[in-house]
Amino acid sequence: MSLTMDEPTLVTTRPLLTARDVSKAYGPVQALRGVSATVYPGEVLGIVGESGSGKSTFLRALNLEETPDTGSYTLDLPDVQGNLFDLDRYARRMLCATRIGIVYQNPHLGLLMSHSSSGNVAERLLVAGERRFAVLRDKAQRALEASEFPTERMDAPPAELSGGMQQRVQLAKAIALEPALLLLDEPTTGLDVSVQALVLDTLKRLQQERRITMVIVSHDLGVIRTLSDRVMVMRRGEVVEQGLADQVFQDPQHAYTQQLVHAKL
Ligand SMILES: Nc1ncnc2c1ncn2[C@@H]1O[C@H](COP(=O)(O)OP(=O)(O)OP(=O)(O)O)[C@@H](O)[C@H]1O
Repeated sequence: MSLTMDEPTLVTTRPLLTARDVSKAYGPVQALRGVSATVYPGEVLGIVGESGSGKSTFLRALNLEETPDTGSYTLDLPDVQGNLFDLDRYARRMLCATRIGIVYQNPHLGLLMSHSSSGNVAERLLVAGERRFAVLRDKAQRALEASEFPTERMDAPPAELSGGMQQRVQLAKAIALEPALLLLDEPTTGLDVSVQALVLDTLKRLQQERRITMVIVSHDLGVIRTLSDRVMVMRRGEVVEQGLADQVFQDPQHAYTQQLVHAKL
């Protein structure tokens, strides 16, 4: 008997990322209320929700920039054990530098605006211990090429580049060490629609070619729909719905998701 394409396949792999019951308050504001998420290797999880729903706080927690009040976070990687929220500052920094890449909406958060673009990418490699100049330059160039950045501009500082190009430099920096997990926080918000489409194309191509595990946050359903395999809908710090992207968009169950989807149509 041969398997047909439509036959369901058993998920035998373990999740790469498991976050459980993550809560975080800023004074009286409860930004996250018991958020849990699971992401399998090679999968893209999209997190959508209105402004203030806690998306970015959750992503910052996954990037170990934020210590939640409660909850656990594990990555199924060799040499990485236990609840990552319990790691000390040094261990967090090393883990983020070598295993996790992030692209922020605001390039000032991810880049040194007056250093060269290639220098920004090389900095990530330096933190991971690479010291040979030729190797640094070569690897930086390859990461910039993979991000479809025009390499004749690799010596230009991000301050002199367009918003779309700055996001490509952030992306090159994030993927330079082939991270196990790529986090994207509103990576195309604020860009012109045509530039946004080009950056999304690059992200999609990279994901398809390299099967990078990604978590992407956006308030834009179109962006989430373009990239995600699974979707998590957040409202007021809680997950109100999650499921396969097609399912959630075609047949939203929660009234809030229905409102979001219909507002977009
Ligand atoms: N550093 C902080 N200090 C105080 N309050 C914060 C901080 N970061 C986030 N908040 C609050 O936590 C809540 C969730 O914010 P968060 O930025 O995670 O939401 P979001 O869904 O990403 O929205 P946006 O797209 O507007 O950033 C908001 O009420 C926000 O004001």
